[in-house]
Amino acid sequence: MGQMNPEEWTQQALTDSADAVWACDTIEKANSFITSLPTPMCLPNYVAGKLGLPTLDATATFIDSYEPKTGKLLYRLPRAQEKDVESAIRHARDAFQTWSKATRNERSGYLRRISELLQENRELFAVWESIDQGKMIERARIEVDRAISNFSYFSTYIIHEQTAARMVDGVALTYEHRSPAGVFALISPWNMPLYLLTWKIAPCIAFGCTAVAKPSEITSMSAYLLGILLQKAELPAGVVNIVLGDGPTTGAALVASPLVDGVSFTGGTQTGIAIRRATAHQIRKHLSLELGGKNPTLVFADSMAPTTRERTIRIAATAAFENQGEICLCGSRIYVERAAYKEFLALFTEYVANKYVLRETMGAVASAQHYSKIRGYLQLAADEKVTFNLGSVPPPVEEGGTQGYWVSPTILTDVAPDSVLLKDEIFGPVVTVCPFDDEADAVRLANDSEYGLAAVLLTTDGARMRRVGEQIEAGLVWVNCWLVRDLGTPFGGMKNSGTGREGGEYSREVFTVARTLHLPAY
Ligand SMILES: NC(=O)C1=CN([C@@H]2O[C@H](COP(=O)(O)OP(=O)(O)OC[C@H]3O[C@@H](n4cnc5c(N)ncnc54)[C@H](O)[C@@H]3O)[C@@H](O)[C@H]2O)C=CC1
Ligand SMILES: O=C(O)/C=C/C=C(\O)C(=O)O
Repeated sequence: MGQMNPEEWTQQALTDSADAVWACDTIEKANSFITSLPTPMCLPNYVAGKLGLPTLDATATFIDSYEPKTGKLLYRLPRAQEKDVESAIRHARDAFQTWSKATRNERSGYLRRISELLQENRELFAVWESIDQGKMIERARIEVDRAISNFSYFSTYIIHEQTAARMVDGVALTYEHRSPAGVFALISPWNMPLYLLTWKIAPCIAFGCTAVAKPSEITSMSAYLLGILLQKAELPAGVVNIVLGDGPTTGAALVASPLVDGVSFTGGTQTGIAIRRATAHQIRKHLSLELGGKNPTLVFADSMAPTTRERTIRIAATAAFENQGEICLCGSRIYVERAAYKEFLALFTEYVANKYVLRETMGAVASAQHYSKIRGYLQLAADEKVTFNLGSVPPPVEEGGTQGYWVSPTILTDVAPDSVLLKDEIFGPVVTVCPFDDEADAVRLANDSEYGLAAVLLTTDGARMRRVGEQIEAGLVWVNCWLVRDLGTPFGGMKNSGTGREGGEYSREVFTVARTLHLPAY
């Protein structure tokens, strides 16, 4: 090392830590690696095919990221500044010149290779995702599988997609021609870090665009691992660049850049509004915003018949508590037909108490800040004299403490109709259960929200499934199921839950521009 200049040394250290991190394919190995470090590791950016720290001048600052299950400092990340973001965007622009002209077979081949490499390293990604986000390892494995599908799905989609040509009045042959829209800012949240990051990266590069991605500062580990994997896949330099940092500095610089042609964002509604504002004058910029939800689950009395009761309870509970309730699609407002209300509440509470046990089947919430947000709502529930059928107000915690961020599954009843507990997205393991009188009342309550992302409908009445399902103001309605996904169907929300849809041809809409050609027959 003595011969190296500081820059080379930094690169060497990053390569060493990449090798060491890549070797941790069990929780035990990862924990022993973390405790062996004299100082927390610092995650690098991935720009132009290289892992490296941004310019470390006097303005450089770092962000600390904590392990949710223990509260301990896990790693640091550099807060990429405007000049670092600009440099990544320029690399993405350069790469666009050739990537946008690559054949679909060439692009498809890279996506396939990435999905294969993810498959080979499934456990490694699941281990680090579980440590970094707080989720249980079983849940992390499901999410890595979905990341694999994101790449494999779009690798075949682009091979099979067809564009129809048609004759207009026998005079002109008309067809739609699609071109990649350019360089995209891909901004993802902390609840399903790899799953949602790859849900953006895969279609973006499949359709011939290039990317500057920014994962959440709370969970950047899997994005770092993905950078290493993209190197191993030999994806051409600059096609995907990953910059680390927070929203106000790094995210804002990325979104606002005039050299960025589109933004695909998943996260909170307030951030979505900030992104809309920041880009309002850039009409040409494609915006796809997938935002928050306060999703209703409607339980009709017929679904509580002896033959379907168990399924009804299980689906309502899974929709509420999967991933600690940290999924924008979680059903956090349950409404039950009055005739079945008491029975549902008793069975549901018993099921949740047995099924969701902290540290065994339910993980920690993602950060101290998020813990405090959830705690604030539970304190409010206590102040409003709401009934805690399960759970209680958790004690305060601080970053860097030794407790971790554990919130027990919480079931609230007797909530006043105008309470913010029924309006705000809490995004944690907290659900309200309220009665409804009839179908019209159920629809009214379900739609009484600024959000319109998802809904669950539990009924055995086939006519009602459609009658009610088609009246619900939500982009996704699941009937007697939850989180069933077909990656070709439109995914996104109504009202304040977002703008645009992604998935299959809907992703093509986001990442390409259309021109219509008319070729007259003379
Ligand atoms: N999947 C979802 O629907 C999610 C919803 N949320 C909701 O939002 C609430 C707030 O959580 P946050 O961590 O603050 O979410 P957030 O919306 O601020 O974070 C999502 C991503 O946006 C980035 N970001 C933040 N401000 C930005 C800006 N001005 N320009 C560009 N990028 C920016 C963040 O760095 C992160 O990568 C949560 O409590 C939850 O209710 C949060 C995360 C995911
Ligand atoms: O695409 C899915 O299957 C799930 C997406 C979940 C989110 O977008 C979210 O929680 O933000």
